[in-house]
Formats: sequence, structure tokens, C-alpha cells
Amino acid sequence: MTAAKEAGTTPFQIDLRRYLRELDENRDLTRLICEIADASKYIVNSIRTGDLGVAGTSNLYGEDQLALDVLSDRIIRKRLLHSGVVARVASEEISEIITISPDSRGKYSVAYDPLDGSSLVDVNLAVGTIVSIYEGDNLLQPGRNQVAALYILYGPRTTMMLSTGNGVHEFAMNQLMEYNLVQENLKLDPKGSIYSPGGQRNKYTPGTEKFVSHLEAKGSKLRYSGGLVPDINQILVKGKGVFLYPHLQDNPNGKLRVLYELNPMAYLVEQAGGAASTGKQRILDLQPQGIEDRAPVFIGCKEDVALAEKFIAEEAK
Ligand SMILES: O=P(O)(O)OC[C@H]1O[C@](O)(COP(=O)(O)O)[C@@H](O)[C@@H]1O
Ligand SMILES: [Mg+2]
Ligand SMILES: [Mg+2]
Repeated sequence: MTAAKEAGTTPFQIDLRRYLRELDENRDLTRLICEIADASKYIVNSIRTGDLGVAGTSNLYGEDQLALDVLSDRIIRKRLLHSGVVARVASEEISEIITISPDSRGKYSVAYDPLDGSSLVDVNLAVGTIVSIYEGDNLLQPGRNQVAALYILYGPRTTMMLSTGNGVHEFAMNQLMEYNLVQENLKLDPKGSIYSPGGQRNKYTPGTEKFVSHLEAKGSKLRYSGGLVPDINQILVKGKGVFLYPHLQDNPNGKLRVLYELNPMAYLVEQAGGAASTGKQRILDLQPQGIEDRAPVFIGCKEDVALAEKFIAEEAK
């Protein structure tokens, strides 16, 4: 299938399962991705209505109202538990890795942030689910070993950005809550015209400050929602820009988590021809020491990320 940008030329009504079949993807990986897609329907409904019964959680017995991120975690985890293709899971909402199947042969392990930006739901801003998938049972391996990554963006439209190593493709949820292909093989320009600066500017180190001032001097526009998923999605869909949540003077590792946020986003952006760095090294080459690892991040157009690394290298001198 060829990439299609112009309206009306995208292959018509290709649903997610058919698309993965035509990519000749592994059947169990397809099954896993489709389970996550199904789970997102319940998260969409929970965000829209706050109706906790829909998610199939056992709150019929009058359990306390679940915070949306905890509910989202239970919705996804329940699907992964019953999928039959998962060995281990790690969720931003749980403090340890959970073994689902001791026999990991032919199975996958999943690290996920069930609801990223959960603090934005009450102000009706866009939030998302972020998923990172490995073969086998080791979730503490470098992100370059992922076999797939995806995010689901709960915005005015619900969309999924997905890569299984053959480019990055966007799907949109229709009225039947099925994901249909919107565009294939998204690609980033070498450099961009928007920047998304996370963290507190007055705590940036000199290198980061010089980088951002350089972007502003060349006329880049600031686009920052406080939600990692919509902020990265804007760069991927527009094909231009750089997101940063850098090391701060009082926090050398920044805020974002390697397993649940940085590795999947770095995988998707690199598949689109972009780059993702801590400022000093490639995100996907990080060797996680634990599930709570955090790292600084500069992610987006290759030349923008390289420029950030240059400014940061100079600050070390
Ligand atoms: O509010 P800040 O410090 O700008 O941080 C924003 C970042 O934190 C996050 O909201 C973290 O999300 P969660 O903690 O809800 O998973 C990212 O979505 C976003 O990029
Ligand atoms: Mg998060
Ligand atoms: Mg979260």
C-alpha cells in the first residue's frame, strides 16, 4: 500500500485488524494490538461520561469512584490478562512488574501508561494511552528492542498512532468505534517550525536555554498543551517540530518515564524519520535499571534534536 496524504486517496475503510493482516504481522501481535484497541473504547466512554459501570469493573458493589487513570489501568490490564499472548506487564499505575504467564515463549510483554495527562481530564484537554511492546518477558531492555509501540489520543476525535517496525500509521475511531486507516507512513521533515517546551523555563540549564532561544529567534512557534500524547501527535501529524522535557537545574532526569512514555514515543518518532535523545544519548539505547526510570527528552525533527545535543554538549565544556 502506498502512502496517501491527499483527502480521498487513502485506501478506503481499512480497519486496524485488516491492515495488520495485510502487513502480514504476527497473528498474536495483531491480537494483542486489537485487544488494546478494544480496551480503548471503554476508556473513551469513561472519559466522556464518567460512567464507571461501562468499563466492566466490579463497582456494582458500590466500590469508591475510581480515578480515571486507575480505571483505565484496570480496563487495559484486564484485556492483557485474558488475551492469552502476554507474559508480563508494567503499568505506570502499578509499582511492580506483573507476571501473567510464566511461560513467555511466543508471548509479548507490555509497558503502558493507561492514561497520560490524567490531570488534564478535568479541564477537558486531550489525554492519551501510551503502549510499548516487546517479545518475551524482559521489560527492562533498551527501547530499540521494541517490536511495536502505539498511542491512542482521546481528543475531539479518537485516533491511534501505531508502528510495528514498518513505518508509522494513523487510524481514527469511527462511529462504530472501529479504528480505520487515516494515513500511512507519516514522515517528519528534517527540521520544524514548532517547539513544545515542558518543565519550568527558569530551571533550564544554559544549553537548553540557548536551544530554545535559538528556536524562538528563527521564528518557531510555541505549541504546548501539557499532554505528552497530543503534543507529540501534533509533531507527527504536521511532520515538523520538537518536544522537550529537559533536565532541570534541580532535576537532572527530567520528569518523563523511560518505559511508559519515552521508549514508545521515541520508537514512533524514529519510525517517522525523526530522533529522540536525552540530550546526550539516543533514548532507545538507554538500558533501564528499573520501571520507574526517568530521563530528559528532546524528540522530533532530526536536525532540531541534533541542535539541542550540540548546545548541551557545549554547556558541558
Ligand atoms: O505539567 P508538566 O510539568 O508540564 O508536565 C507535563 C507532562 O507530564 C505529563 O502530564 C505526565 O503525564 P501523567 O503523569 O499523567 O502520565 C505528560 O503528559 C506531559 O508531557
Ligand atoms: Mg504519563
Ligand atoms: Mg499516566
